[in-house]
This record gives sequence, C-alpha cells and structure tokens, in this order.
Amino acid sequence: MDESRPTQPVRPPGPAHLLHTAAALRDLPRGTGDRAVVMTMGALHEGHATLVRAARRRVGPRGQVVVTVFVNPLQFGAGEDLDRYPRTLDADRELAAAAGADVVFAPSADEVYPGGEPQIRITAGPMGTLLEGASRPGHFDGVLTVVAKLLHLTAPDIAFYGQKDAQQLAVITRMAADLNFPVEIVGVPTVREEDGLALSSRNRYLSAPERRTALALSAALFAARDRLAAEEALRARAASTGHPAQDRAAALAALGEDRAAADAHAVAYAAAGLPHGPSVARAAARAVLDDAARLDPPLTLDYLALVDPSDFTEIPDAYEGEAILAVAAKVGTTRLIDNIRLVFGAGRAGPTAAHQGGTLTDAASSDATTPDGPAAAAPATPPTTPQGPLGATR
Ligand SMILES: Nc1ncnc2c1ncn2[C@@H]1O[C@H](COP(=O)(O)OP(=O)(O)OP(=O)(O)O)[C@@H](O)[C@H]1O
Ligand SMILES: CC(C)(CO)[C@@H](O)C(=O)[O-]
Ligand code: BAL
Repeated sequence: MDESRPTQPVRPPGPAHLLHTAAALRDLPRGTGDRAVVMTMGALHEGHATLVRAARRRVGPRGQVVVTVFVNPLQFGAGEDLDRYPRTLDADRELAAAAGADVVFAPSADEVYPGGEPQIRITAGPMGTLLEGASRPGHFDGVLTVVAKLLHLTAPDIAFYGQKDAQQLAVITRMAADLNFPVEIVGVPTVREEDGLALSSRNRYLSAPERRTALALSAALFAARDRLAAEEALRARAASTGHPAQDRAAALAALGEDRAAADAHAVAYAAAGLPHGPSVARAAARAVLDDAARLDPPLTLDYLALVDPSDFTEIPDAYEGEAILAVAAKVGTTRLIDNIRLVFGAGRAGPTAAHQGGTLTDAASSDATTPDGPAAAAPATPPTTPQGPLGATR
C-alpha cells in the first residue's frame, strides 16, 4: 500500500448515497476499512448524529458508515404510533451525511419482509418480557428480528446503538453473543437537551406544555442520582467522625444540603448502617414523578424501575454495583422513556457529563471527556453485562 497517498475523503461531500434494496446493498463495495452500521427509524436528531460520528470516528476515513432508516412494523403494538411515526427521509439523508455517513439504506417494508410478516422470529427471552417488554408485548421480538435481518443485510463489523434505549441495547448485545453474530455491539451515551430531556424522535409530538411536563422524566433520574450522591457524602462524613447522628448538622451544612426529609432518611440510614441506596434513589425519583402527575398536562407513569443491567430484574436494597434507573411515562398521547446508570456500594464512582453544542451526553466515567468519546469507542461490554446507561451530571 502506498502510505503517501491521501486517505481522505472516502466519499465526496454531499448527501449520503441512498439505497433502497438488499441487492443494491449487496453490490456496495466494502472499501478497505471496517464497515459500521447505525440502525434508526429515521426522523434523525442530534442523538442519531452522535451515533454516526462515533461510528465514523471508529472506522476512520477508510471505513464505511451505513445508516439504516426503517420504521419496523413488527416492533409496534396495536394502537401504537406506527402510522403517525415521523418520516423525514430527505432531511435524514442530509443529517446522516453531515455526521459522516457514506450510505443511507432506507428499504420498504416489502423489501425487509418480502413474504409478509415472518413466521420465524427471534425471541428476546426473559429480559424481553420486563419493563419495555411488559408494556409493549412482543416489542423486543420485533426489534431483534429486524436487527438480525439488518445485520445480515448490511454485514457490518461494528454496530452502534444508543444507551437511551438501554434495554434494547442489552437484548441486542445478548443476541449477538448468544447467537454468534460476527459483529461488535457498541453502546453510545444518551444525548440530552440543555434542560435534561433525552433527545428522541417522539419529542416532536410534544406541545410546549407537554414538553414542560416531560422534563420530569430526566428530572426524576437526576433527583435519584443527586440524592444518592448526597447520601453517600453524608455516610462518608458520618463514618469519618464515628458519631454519625451528632454530626448530622455539620455534615448537612458542609454539603449545602437542605431537603430535610431526604436528609433525615439518609442520616438515619447512615447512623444505623442499614442498606440504603436503592430505596433512597427510588423514593427521590418517585417524588418528582408524583409531582408531575399533578401538572397540567399530567405525566402518567408507566414504570419506574431500578434494575440489574445484566437481566433487567429489580435490584434488592443490599445490592452493590452498577444499576439502571429506568422510567417510562406518557404525556398526552406521547410515550417517552429515559434511564441513567447508578452505582451502589463500594464500587461507586462519581458520574460525569460532557457538553456538546446545546446538548449534554451522559458519560460512563470520568475519562469520558468527549460527548460520544471513550464510552462509544470502547469495545462492547461482555454479553452478561451489557453497557449500562450512564449517570448524567448537569
Ligand atoms: N438521545 C439519544 N442519545 C443517544 N442515542 C439515541 C438517542 N435517541 C435515540 N438514540 C439511538 O438511536 C438509535 C435509533 O433510535 P430511534 O430511531 O428509535 O430514535 P429515538 O429517538 O429513540 O426514537 P423514538 O422517539 O421513536 O424512541 C437507537 O440506537 C437509539 O438508542
Ligand atoms: C434498533 C431499531 C432501529 C430497530 O428497528 C429501533 O428499535 C430503534 O431505532 O431503536
Ligand atoms: N427507540 C426504540 C424504538 C421504538 O420505540 O419502537
């Protein structure tokens, strides 16, 4: 290879190459580097762009980035928003190209399911029946079936998915490992609006008052994270003095903490040495969601769950390690989800965040210095511990 030859650009500037058929995709030359895929349902936003940039960065100028745009009927339940889901292919093509995509693959339903609904499907197993799977029966079977098909059609080396859809990322990671898909699955931290709302294509359904109410989802998660941080600090202070109850006032003053009820809870637990974190985190989040249920328009909670990232079962109070606090709720007719990663017990580390042009990106650890940086670039987590979503700091 002649190293002196320029390697960029691999694609002339302009909209990404648009392909509609499996045959056209099969004929697409692979180039000399890795191929990455970012699967979407379209109506692209900065969250998707972040995935595409992470993919481009990972494969480099010689690699190839394919974005799929397909609103998969199989993962929508009866009465869900399949028909009104936003379709904005021209704008998607522009956004994908600007973020570094070479190709947009936008097949029709007939192209993906030429024989109609497939008789044979992938099942998501027990994890697929919990949380999102409980609220949307069959959803993850539909997701995995189309993801498997799109992996076969696009034949990538690496596939990128957002941690905003934490359970989806977990079941896809599991499927790739359990069924020996020759692809690396990479999770990308959640991108948020400045005020905390996780970017989502469905946000465009929200009226201004509904959007204000919808802020309660992220606010609830941040409340849990902050309450946990305050409680940890109190416990550390109490432990360092050996007289927890007497030091309560000093500890609170040092922390600038003034929410009496939660403080009392934290200090009582600290003094008694009881298991603490999970119940405190749940209560803090629930308080915000309860308030939001009284707003106009109200938030209608579907679930708030604090789960083990390896199987999405609820964690016990004595739990230590990483957990996912996940929420789903409806505002008006719009159903939204969000989550953050929390760490309990000895392994607890402070959450971090990074700014990016009016959006915030949840970060996995203090070394996650760029919005879609190390966490996105890191290899996929082992199959039994899918990358959890991340504790956002605002
Ligand atoms: N805010 C976000 N941050 C990071 N990744 C995201 C974000 N929003 C979506 N993604 C990821 O983009 C990919 C495509 O998702 P999708 O097209 O369903 O977008 P969406 O915004 O989640 O849409 P919806 O509102 O329908 O849930 C998924 O891997 C998803 O997790
Ligand atoms: C992974 C996916 C593209 C499958 O339709 C979809 O569930 C999504 O956009 O998250
Ligand atoms: N973003 C997950 C796809 C869905 O809600 O159907």
